[in-house]
Amino acid sequence: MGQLSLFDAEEFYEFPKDLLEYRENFLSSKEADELKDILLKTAPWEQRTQKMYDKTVVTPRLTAWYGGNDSSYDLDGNVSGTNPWTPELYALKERIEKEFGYKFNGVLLNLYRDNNDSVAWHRDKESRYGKCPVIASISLGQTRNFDFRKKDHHQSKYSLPLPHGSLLIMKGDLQENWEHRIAKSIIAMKERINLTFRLILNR
Ligand SMILES: O=C(O)CCC(=O)C(=O)O
Ligand SMILES: [Fe+2]
Repeated sequence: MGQLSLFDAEEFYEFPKDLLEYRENFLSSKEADELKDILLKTAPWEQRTQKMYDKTVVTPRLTAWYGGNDSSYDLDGNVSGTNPWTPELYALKERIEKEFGYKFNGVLLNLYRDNNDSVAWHRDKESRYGKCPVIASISLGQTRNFDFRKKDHHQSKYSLPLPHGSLLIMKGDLQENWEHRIAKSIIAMKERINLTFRLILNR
């Protein structure tokens, strides 16, 4: 009999695929091109600051929040201005809602300007999202890898590339057990926009 070990290095958790829904060509390349151009030109992109322990650091990407009066987004403890829905974003929200049967009342936009922009390991887990939030994520522009790792077992990982026009829905208890990120890259990259449609619960 082999030695008993509390931490068996060979054991990995398989990523539970029922926590995701994925549609590679949700938007046609023409629709995705047009939306990317409009958003690059017209979204009120801001670079926010973020508290990291006792330091304040600049977020390595640009963001913008759109939504109805029933959603107010408070990013990193700063009350953020909510931009009213534009016709394009509202139409996209309705299209996702109709096709998949979920409800959203706001969308967070991230702009990764190049390979040095990123979002660090995190979970979208806050009381204003409710218990098992559904988040619909549309990617435009540069394909970047979306990485997952198990919160309490970092060796268990899963990664998928998110190309132009793709839709990924995160659901179930994903935000409870798995963290996600967009890593920086040493390879030069063009810009990527990501839209995450969310449902903010009224307090
Ligand atoms: O850019 C992405 O694909 C994900 C962004 C993200 O995780 C977030 O905004 O919470
Ligand atoms: Fe996230």
